[in-house]
Amino acid sequence: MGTAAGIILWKTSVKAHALFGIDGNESIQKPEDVKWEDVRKDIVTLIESNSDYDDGSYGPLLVRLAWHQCGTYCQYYKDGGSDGATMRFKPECSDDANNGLDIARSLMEGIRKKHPEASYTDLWTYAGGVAIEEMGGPEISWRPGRTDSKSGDTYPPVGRLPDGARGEDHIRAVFYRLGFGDEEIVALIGGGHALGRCHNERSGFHGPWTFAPTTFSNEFFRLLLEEKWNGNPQFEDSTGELVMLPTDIALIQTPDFKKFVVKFAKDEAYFFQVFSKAWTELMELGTNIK
Ligand code: HEM
Repeated sequence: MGTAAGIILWKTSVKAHALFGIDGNESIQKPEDVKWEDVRKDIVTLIESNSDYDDGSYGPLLVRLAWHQCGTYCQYYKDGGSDGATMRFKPECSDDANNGLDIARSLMEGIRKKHPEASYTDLWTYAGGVAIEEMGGPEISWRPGRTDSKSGDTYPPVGRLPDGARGEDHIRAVFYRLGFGDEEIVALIGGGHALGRCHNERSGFHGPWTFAPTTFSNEFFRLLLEEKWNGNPQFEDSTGELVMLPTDIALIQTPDFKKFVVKFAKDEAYFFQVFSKAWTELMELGTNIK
């Protein structure tokens, strides 16, 4: 194609590549130029953009995306974690633990197109915190400065995210590897699972943990203590509508965890404080922000 039209087409595609990259792999990242207040507005609009999706909010899905991006960190090998947004690439994007997060990543692609000066990893972690705040959670302190990796760069091995069908030892192995102690473990799991629901086709579990899955609260802890949970691996309450995973049940089977479940159920303000601090730490694992 040696025509003028051909040259224009070629130019357009080069421009598109330079801006958005192929496979979302390349990027213009100028963190100093990002207008985070504008990004925030776009994320809030996105969260509420589809009343037909699940419980009418993309918030819980965005929280899970941010957590799974950071939850691969290893403090012993000093790899994985928040930097990189490596879940855009194989094998991480096809890890079973990340089933369903393709939806979140493609929703965030729309935000990235509007704000190409931001890294994917800053956008994903920021969106998780905005979602928590928008759903009534604590104020989240968040700083930009993460960088994206390119396809082919080192990525963390798959298999580092927790498996809901397991128990106490597994929880400790995963969260100690991230650098968290028992109180933070209980806060993070119970805060995350106050939100959203399980989807059979994604994890083999189904249903929400609370009756208000788009509200961030200490309800998970209250229900865990007050309801009678039957079943295995899917535990259900007396109505059969609510779910707990074996890892959730382990929080009341293990005295060192249970004491924090009791504390958080009684004192929501204290729970918000512990969760918020642990979430910010989680979002900065594996970065040079500190
Ligand atoms: C032992 C640790 C954990 C295990 C085993 C676990 C496991 C799971 C599983 C199996 C699901 C259902 C996925 C689906 O079917 O769609 C899920 C959903 C979810 N998890 Fe966790 N999780 C853990 C910790 C966390 C933490 C620390 C957070 C955040 C602080 C979190 C936030 C969420 C959210 C928000 C959802 C709902 C997503 C949606 O509604 O689409 N989880 N988790």
